[in-house]
Amino acid sequence: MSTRRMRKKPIDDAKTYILSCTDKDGFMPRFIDHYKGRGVFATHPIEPGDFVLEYRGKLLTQVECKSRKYSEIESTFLFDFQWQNHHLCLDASEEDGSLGRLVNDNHKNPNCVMKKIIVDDKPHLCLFSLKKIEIGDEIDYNYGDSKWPWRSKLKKNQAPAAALENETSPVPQMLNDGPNPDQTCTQVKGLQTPAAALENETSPVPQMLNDGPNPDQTCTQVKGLQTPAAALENETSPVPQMLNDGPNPDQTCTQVKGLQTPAAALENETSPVPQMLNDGPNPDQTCTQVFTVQGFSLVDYPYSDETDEDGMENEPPTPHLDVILGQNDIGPDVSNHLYDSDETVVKETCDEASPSNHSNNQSDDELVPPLRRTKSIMMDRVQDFTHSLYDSDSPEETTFFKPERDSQKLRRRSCRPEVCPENVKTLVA
Ligand SMILES: C[S@@+](CC[C@H](N)C(=O)[O-])C[C@H]1O[C@@H](n2cnc3c(N)ncnc32)[C@H](O)[C@@H]1O
Repeated sequence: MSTRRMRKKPIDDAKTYILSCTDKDGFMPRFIDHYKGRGVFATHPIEPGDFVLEYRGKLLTQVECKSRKYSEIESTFLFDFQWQNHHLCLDASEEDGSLGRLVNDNHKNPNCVMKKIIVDDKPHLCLFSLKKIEIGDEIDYNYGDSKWPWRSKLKKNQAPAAALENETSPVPQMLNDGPNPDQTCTQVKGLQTPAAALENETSPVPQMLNDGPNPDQTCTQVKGLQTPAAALENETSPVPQMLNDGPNPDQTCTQVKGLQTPAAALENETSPVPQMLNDGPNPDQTCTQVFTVQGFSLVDYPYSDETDEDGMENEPPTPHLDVILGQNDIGPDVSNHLYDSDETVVKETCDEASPSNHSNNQSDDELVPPLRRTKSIMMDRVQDFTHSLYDSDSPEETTFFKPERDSQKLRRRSCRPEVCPENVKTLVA
């Protein structure tokens, strides 16, 4: 009799973490260099198709994004995507300790793909592995816009850090030695991001960043470290007092509304926006992920970590990862077996009623990214696992996820109080 343990379905795995607003074990943040900033590394092996991390943040409409000002750095943590013909934005600009927001871009050979997962009538962006990921590997995915500055051509005087990144593994030594509970526990928050370079290449950098990676710093639950934006805005306070505060679930899952990003303004000011998103808290917004910009790479993006082998500067913007799934430049095409739709719908099983009521009716055309050149991560097209989902390496254990489309008219709400604000309105009339 087989003693092999049944593997949890990735979609169920994702759902578990989405609902708990927590990150999965097996990953750790790590400062890589001053250009790339932090990254997320695997401390446990990851199988192809596995759920990896959610990109949690505040789910906003473009109108809301427009009403909020972001620094250059903050704007790099804004993740634009479409859902039900609405242009939405996941604002992960807050250093909330979540890991998904720290996952870096790899447009050539990413090991993960971002997928849109619908849980309890709310869209969530989750990373799933495209291939086997070993301990020490950096988690990455294709941001989708080929015009990201760090993809630009390297200069002759490439910075040492960037050069090192190109030639050697960015994986910290500790990762090569295997998982360390002390290291996996934490997340460095608020470190400066490369985007700062866009604002001011000579902007001050937190001392800790200039000193290079420090395991103690990286593996300590640190919050509120000054970001490049913060440095620029307030040079007299390099380290916020909150720095030593521990993780605060409330912050991670706290809802913030009214944010607005430059990207949103650029995208489509007249795009339809779910009413509920404009008018108040939305369960969907509560536990979504924000793309906070790190400040390390205060960078001179010409010192990119990626060479311009493919003439990126002269290429038109590439579609987001989801659009190019199936192409050869993203590694083994595991995706074809995993992703065959735009959304994965997971209905929450709690018995509370949801205020949202909608159907998933996005067409492929509607998911084509606008290919804007902004600092926001754009995910206008994200796939899902609607039709089939890898679940096990054993045929008899393989299951298929079937979205409960028939039950989407049910009005449910999350079990989590924080995502069930009373003033939530119906997303789709
Ligand atoms: C969502 S954040 C990712 C986490 C970020 N590295 C940090 O330390 O906060 C996106 C920012 O990370 C940096 N970044 C992401 N991928 C990169 C890459 N491949 N090379 C250099 N910088 C990258 C850029 O500054 C980008 O604006």
